[in-house]
Amino acid sequence: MPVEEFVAGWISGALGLVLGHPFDTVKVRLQTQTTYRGIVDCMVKIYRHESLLGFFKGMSFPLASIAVVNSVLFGVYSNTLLVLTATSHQERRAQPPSYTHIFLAGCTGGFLQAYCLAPFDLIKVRLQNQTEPVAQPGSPQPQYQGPVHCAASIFREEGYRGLFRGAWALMLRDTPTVGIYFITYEGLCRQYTPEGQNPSSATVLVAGGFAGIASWVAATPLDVIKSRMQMDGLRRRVYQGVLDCMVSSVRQEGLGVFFRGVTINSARAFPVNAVTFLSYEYLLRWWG
Ligand SMILES: CN(C)C(=N)NCCC[C@H](N)C(=O)O
Repeated sequence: MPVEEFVAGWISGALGLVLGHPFDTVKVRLQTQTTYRGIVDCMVKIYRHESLLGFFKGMSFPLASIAVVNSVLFGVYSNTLLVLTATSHQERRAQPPSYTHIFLAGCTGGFLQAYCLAPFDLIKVRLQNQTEPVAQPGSPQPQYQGPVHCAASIFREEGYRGLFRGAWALMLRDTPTVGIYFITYEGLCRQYTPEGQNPSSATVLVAGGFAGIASWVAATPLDVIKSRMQMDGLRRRVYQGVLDCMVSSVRQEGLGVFFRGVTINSARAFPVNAVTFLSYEYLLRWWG
């Protein structure tokens, strides 16, 4: 099993994460709180009330977990393709896999990385939703003092299973959309790269960016439900499950609720995934 895909997935994911976290914080707030009138209003209020640090709340755990999550994503994808097509990453330029195999390998990577991601994503969302100013003497103390305290509190109050709250919604979100992610990337790379050659940096950046947008537009409806399921149970349980959360959200807010945060998701997805794929491709070429 080639290890370099896992390491390349780790490094490229970390670069993308830091670039995209402020967008992600605004998205989570828009999806789970009703106090903001839109993206700009949310950004202004976060900056005024919580300073620049407010945009980076909840990033430390995803930064630690991205090593696992993105390396599982790219490592499982590449090695599933190796099993399905008996071709390594380098060989695939000369022997391109079918889109069916790409989609299946992407879904496999998406499902497994979602399972690894679930506890870290839950803690990220819980911390991102704390609107108290960053700890200043005399300011009101937020419920969670940090990622470790958040994990310990959830574990103490809800047990091990509490750390996987929203995990089913996360798996339903990521499994098909990561398939879309890789199909879009591979399709655009082939479209703009001469047969058998490596895509240029510009092609990788654009293909990676649009792969991010395509997959996040498709993922946004379940991304909203996932965030709400993760915030459920903070004080009292409101939803009986993913379906109940979907039905009650539509009943109260209309079908538009499923596209809450789609603009910011897309704005974030382009640069994050352009950087992720560019660093991933170059790391593998250096090691190839
Ligand atoms: C739509 N979804 C869930 C995905 N495309 N997931 C795959 C990679 C996501 C990337 N690390 C990012 O944070 O955008």
